[in-house]
Amino acid sequence: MTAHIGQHNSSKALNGKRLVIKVGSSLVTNGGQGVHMASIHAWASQIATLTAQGCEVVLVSSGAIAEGLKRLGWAKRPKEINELQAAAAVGQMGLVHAYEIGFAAHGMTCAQVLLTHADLADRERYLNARSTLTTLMHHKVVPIINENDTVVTDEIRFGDNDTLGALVTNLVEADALVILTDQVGLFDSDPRKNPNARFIHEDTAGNPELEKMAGGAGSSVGTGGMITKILAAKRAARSGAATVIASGREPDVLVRLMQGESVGTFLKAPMGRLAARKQWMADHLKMKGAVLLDAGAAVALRAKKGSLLPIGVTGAQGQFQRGDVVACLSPEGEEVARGLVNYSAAEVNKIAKQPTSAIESILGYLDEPELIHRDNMVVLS
Ligand SMILES: Nc1ncnc2c1ncn2[C@@H]1O[C@H](COP(=O)(O)OP(=O)(O)O)[C@@H](O)[C@H]1O
Ligand SMILES: N[C@@H](CCC(=O)OP(=O)(O)O)C(=O)O
Repeated sequence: MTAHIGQHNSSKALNGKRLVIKVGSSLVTNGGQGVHMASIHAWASQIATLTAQGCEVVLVSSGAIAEGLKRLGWAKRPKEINELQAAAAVGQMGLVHAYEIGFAAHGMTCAQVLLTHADLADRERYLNARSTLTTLMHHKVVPIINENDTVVTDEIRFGDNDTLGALVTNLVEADALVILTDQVGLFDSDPRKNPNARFIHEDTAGNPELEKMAGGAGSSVGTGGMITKILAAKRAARSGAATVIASGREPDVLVRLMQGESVGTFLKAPMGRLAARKQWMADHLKMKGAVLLDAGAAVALRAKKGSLLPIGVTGAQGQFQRGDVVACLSPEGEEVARGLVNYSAAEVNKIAKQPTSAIESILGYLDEPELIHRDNMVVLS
């Protein structure tokens, strides 16, 4: 199925099938009381419905620290990072146990994925994480992501899972990021402090006015508050994804959203997926070299006919590693496309002109069947 988020306003409609859903600590642990099984069952049931309709879902779940504090009997959240890390290690067990039971009850399998900022900053690890997540989704397994709290130190912590949700949205190029929290959405000021706060139904991600409206966390359990959600929406929009901020307690919130109902705050992305991806590649990634296309591959890439395979390449130029951005040059030397390459320059020279089936026997291993996957490529001419 192609789902519709924001269909209530046809000019703002978003057609999508890949979703990243983030659930906050306060929701998951019912304000710090411990994993809230009823909520987990409700989300698992909705995600099972969406999956049956053809959607792909990644769940980013907070709550490890809050659940760990509960299990350890610590009434007060400690300040020391090692204590928080210990609590997270204890609580993460409770989270995955609950998700395992919740998803199994709806006939689904889930998987635990713990990530750090460094995993996504390093291009090779970025590609590996991406390929693991897409493989899980392909098998209809729901990845349950959290920050790897036990290994990160203060400086490299995402600090909040809203940011992690946005980075994962960019990573898997999701159509939308849905942030479920303990409020019905974004207000023009913190509704806990201002009873007259006005609800924001819709706006554009990245609008600086939104950042002025958002305050910090409202509970002792959550960490980021609304500001990290607004910034996450801005970040998610960089890969063209819209963001919805809604209440995780709203009955059938995910299913209703995907049917196009207006629930929560809808923050549309100012740029479409392709334009956003082109800009990201142009702005953020320095080209390290090139792969040389044969005439047939140049025609196929221009026609946007899939991924670049080794058989269409005559060799490599420059020094590059797996995960670097390279130009794809036509036999006339024109840049046809650029993308994140799955093999180093030395490897490309070995597997050039060969069928995919020969990669393993030539290199002794097979990282990916494609040289550049079409999802990691932008066609320029
Ligand atoms: N402008 C705003 N609109 C809505 N909520 C806001 C706003 N500013 C601050 N908040 C607070 O942000 C809280 C949600 O963030 P947080 O506690 O970090 O939750 P989560 O655990 O879901 O990430 C709300 O409970 C609310 O008190
Ligand atoms: N990794 C931490 C996430 C903390 C966090 O970002 O919480 P929240 O603001 O509720 O999304 C945990 O699981 O406790």
